[in-house]
Amino acid sequence: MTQTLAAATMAAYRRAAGCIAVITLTNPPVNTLSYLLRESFYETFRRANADAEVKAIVICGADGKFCGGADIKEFAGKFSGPSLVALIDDVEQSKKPVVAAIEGMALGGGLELALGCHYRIAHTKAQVGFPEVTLGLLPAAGGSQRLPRLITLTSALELITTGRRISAPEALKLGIVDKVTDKNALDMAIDFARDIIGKPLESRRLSLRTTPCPPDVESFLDEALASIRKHSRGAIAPLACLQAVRASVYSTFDEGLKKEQELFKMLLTSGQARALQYSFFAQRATKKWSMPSGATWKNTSARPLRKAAVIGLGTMGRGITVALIKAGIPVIAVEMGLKQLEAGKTVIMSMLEKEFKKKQLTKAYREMAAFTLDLAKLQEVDLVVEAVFENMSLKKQIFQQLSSLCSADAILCTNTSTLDIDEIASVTTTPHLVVGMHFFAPAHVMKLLEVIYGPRTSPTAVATAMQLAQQMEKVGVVVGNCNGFVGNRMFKLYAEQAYFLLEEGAIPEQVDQVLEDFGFPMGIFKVSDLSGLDIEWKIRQEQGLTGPKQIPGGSFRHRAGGRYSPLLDILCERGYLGQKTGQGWYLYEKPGGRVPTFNLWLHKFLEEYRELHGIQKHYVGQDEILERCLYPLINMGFHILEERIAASPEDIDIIYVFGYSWPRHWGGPMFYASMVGLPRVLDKLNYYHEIHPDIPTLEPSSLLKKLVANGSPPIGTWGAFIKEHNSKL
Ligand SMILES: CC/C=C\C=C\CC(=O)SCCNC(=O)CCNC(=O)[C@H](O)C(C)(C)COP(=O)(O)OP(=O)(O)OC[C@H]1O[C@@H](n2cnc3c(N)ncnc32)[C@H](O)[C@@H]1OP(=O)(O)O
Repeated sequence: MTQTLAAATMAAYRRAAGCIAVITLTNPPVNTLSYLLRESFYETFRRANADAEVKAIVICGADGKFCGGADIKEFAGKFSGPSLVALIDDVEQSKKPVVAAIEGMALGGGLELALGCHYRIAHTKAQVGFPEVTLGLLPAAGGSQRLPRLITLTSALELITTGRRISAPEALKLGIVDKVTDKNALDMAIDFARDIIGKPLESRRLSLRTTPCPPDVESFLDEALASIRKHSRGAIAPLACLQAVRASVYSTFDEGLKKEQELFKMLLTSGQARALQYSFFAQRATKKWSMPSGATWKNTSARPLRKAAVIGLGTMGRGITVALIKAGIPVIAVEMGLKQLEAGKTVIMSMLEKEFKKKQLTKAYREMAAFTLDLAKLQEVDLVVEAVFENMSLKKQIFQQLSSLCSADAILCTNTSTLDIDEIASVTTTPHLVVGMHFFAPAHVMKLLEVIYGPRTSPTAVATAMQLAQQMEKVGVVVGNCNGFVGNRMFKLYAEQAYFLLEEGAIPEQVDQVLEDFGFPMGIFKVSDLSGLDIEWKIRQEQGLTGPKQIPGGSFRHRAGGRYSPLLDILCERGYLGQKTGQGWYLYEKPGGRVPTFNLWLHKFLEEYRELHGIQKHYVGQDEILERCLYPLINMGFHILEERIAASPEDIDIIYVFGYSWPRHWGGPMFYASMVGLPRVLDKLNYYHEIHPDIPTLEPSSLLKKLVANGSPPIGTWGAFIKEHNSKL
């Protein structure tokens, strides 16, 4: 294996047009600048430079991809081989003109190499960028010093601190590339190289330039710092990127390089860089799904999808329709009543119109939606997504109808966030074709799709749902069937603890502040107000926790075998549903208002509530808020792993990063637990459980205890501590 890799990884050398040396970066699949490639490039470049017959050099990438940057896997080990900084310096100092022929992508170290070249020719479909910041790093092979010397400081700063990838035409506008072609970029680069032989190169060496600055550069940089602080949600890499770019303004190139290295080393050893790089690979690992039956992404084919249907045109159904159409799949959108159909149609068409403008989609996209009240029209579709209310009997009624109306091999999906997929499948004649697709609102924007299999779901149905996720540019994660699946089952405990904290003495502002300082874009109470408190209220009613269908037994503050907080129910009963009614956990200037302010009524109400129920108020500090909200959620993650509802901690983490805005620089809840240290999570859970024995979800899971007893092994090895089988899946 090593030999095959070694043979495939090289900077291949050939001659073109007599005097042009062509060096092809070859390291499949994306030509990363791994140790082997750097070694080979070092030799090959020297050879080209030394050959008197070679008058110019062109660097390109094999298989239509210039270069995906440094090999991220190498960041975890010790660096060896020639440094990229030195290689790029060799390129820039070469007396022969060097031209980069960029096809596919030039990212990170790949773009840094291209910036070391004297000219850059790109294919029109190529992308360039510095995604290092998204990996917790900065461009550290001179990129943070060369880019600001090449383009405006504003653009360089924006690209380096956000990691935004740009198209070749935009790169041309900014001045990053010299030419864009829709023909073969390599052929064009060879012709170009021939034309510039003998021309002076000094002005093309970026390290010799100074950074062009706006008039009041100091205030510009101060404002940039304030803005990055505000938007980075606690991530340190964007701030380090700014410092590096700042050095390009105030220091010589060599001093700037030193600063860049210093900052890079600091970032590389940070937990945030480890978390972000873990997240990069975790995201890709979700594509490699498996089921307990042994079916996997490798041995299962997806069905082709020519046409789909969406049933129910509420908020979710509308978003799903738009997401499908954006993915190029025509949709028949169905509602039960004319009024709802018309309302749904109006909103969907206007959403498509916006998408059409934003993404410059063709007009045909708007003609891909058909609207009907007639379920019989669904005969012709390959896949149906049901998106009606979260109500089991309604969903069963629809699936029964679908079973007789749709073709026998149509995939039947339910967009549910909590309900039992198998119970829904049980009313159909094709339970193997029933699969859960849990979209997140707004469904045409949010990246996550939980794909849920029941015990009778076929691998083909899962493969088709995963294929569809990819087609919609979403991150699909395959999970088993249980109440709330992975995301909501864990989230329930996070929310529950927040309510308990209010009962015990905290206020919403305090809880939200701690969660926002941790890196969530919004605290739990702001999120609850935004989505509407009645959403959770309805779920509680459906689960028999409150309302007319409340299961007998329990008491006001104890239900379903544990402590229960009725605070949310009380607010809903009074009509305080959040932003839409102008009052919830916070007060808003009017119904539909967006700016949360102090809610005096709630504060008085909480005092009275505590007094009425004899709750001893205590000071709730920041640590307690964070630990009480996060650790029970993490604990449930361990239960979920143990039950094999999620195949790996990576799957859970990706669900949280993409569906619940978990700060990516903390990796996800399971990675965060491994960073905090499993013994600490275990101790704290034990501690809080001792104080609150009536909250059973604080009791540490046996997997967590087992991992700690085994010395807290690295997250990648947790699978070895989980028993293989779960008879319910
Ligand atoms: C002193 C230090 C000097 C220099 C420092 C430089 C810093 C850097 O360069 S950091 C790296 C910057 N580059 C990136 O962040 C690019 C990351 N990759 C991507 O964005 C995408 O993979 C892509 C290149 C746009 C290709 O996308 P796609 O075609 O969709 O394929 P994927 O499924 O994403 O990837 C295929 C396969 O390749 C692996 N991979 C991709 N990039 C890297 C990488 N830079 N390092 C290591 N591995 C990489 C990816 O994990 C996939 O692997 P599988 O095993 O097939 O899942």
